[in-house]
Amino acid sequence: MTYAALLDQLRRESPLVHCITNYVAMNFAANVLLAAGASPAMVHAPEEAGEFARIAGAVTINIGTLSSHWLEGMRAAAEAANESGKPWVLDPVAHFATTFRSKAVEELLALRPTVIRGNASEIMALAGNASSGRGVDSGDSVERAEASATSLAQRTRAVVAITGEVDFVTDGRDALRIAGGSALMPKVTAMGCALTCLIGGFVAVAPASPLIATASALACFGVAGSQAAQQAAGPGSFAWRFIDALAALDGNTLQAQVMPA
Ligand SMILES: Nc1ncnc2c1ncn2[C@@H]1O[C@H](COP(=O)(O)OP(=O)(O)OP(=O)(O)O)[C@@H](O)[C@H]1O
Ligand SMILES: Cc1ncsc1CCO
Ligand SMILES: [Mg+2]
Repeated sequence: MTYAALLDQLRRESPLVHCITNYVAMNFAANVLLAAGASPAMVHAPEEAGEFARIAGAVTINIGTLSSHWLEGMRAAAEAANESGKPWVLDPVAHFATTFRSKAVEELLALRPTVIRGNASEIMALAGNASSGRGVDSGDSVERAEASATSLAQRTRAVVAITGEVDFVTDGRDALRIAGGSALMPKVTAMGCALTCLIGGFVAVAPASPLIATASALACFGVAGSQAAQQAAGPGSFAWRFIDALAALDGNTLQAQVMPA
């Protein structure tokens, strides 16, 4: 299965991706999924999140703007995904910052996510190691967090992705690095959150290959990010150029971004 074939499949099948993401990311993430070829739905109410998860191809859960009410919706969606055999992706935004967040993430981890995606500080803290994260931004390098990702993947049996200058993804045994992107990406809010939603799109079409599916989403961001940066005057024009680049992405460019770690 090539990365190009997976992108083709995503565009052909346009999977319904049930996203529970934060208020900051909702609009951008939905546009990223549409540009890539998937069909996003932002649904978080506890009254309907479980029911919706059952009709989606995958669920993504991001705790960026958490409240008790939202957490109830997240629980319902993750449980329904598990019961109906759907993959789900966890984005533990700034989970180390408060007791409420860390307890919520502990609870969600117990529901066995298929993929966990975070920045280096988030993944180091999730593996129980010291990190220099402050709020939603990373204070650590991806390289420093790689061992944490491997131990977290082995403990949770999830695929774990760390994003940053060069991304790292592992299932606890095999590991890949994904190059590309741009230094403008951490200057645009919710880039990582949107990527988590796109991972949901890829695992929806390849639920049996979460490592390759996750690497495909990371490679899409790597290529579209490098292309958008070539013409961007700053973070504002980068953001819309990035959406355009994703929509025009040539699947044959993805393979060159990925190397074995
Ligand atoms: N310095 C960099 N150079 C190239 N690409 C980068 C750089 N920093 C981040 N990226 C890319 O930006 C995307 C988002 O990753 P990042 O680690 O910034 O997420 P995040 O911190 O969770 O973001 P957010 O919480 O704002 O959504 C990924 O595709 C990553 O590869
Ligand atoms: C800025 C911000 N605050 C909570 S979530 C979020 C989006 C980036 O993670
Ligand atoms: Mg983040």
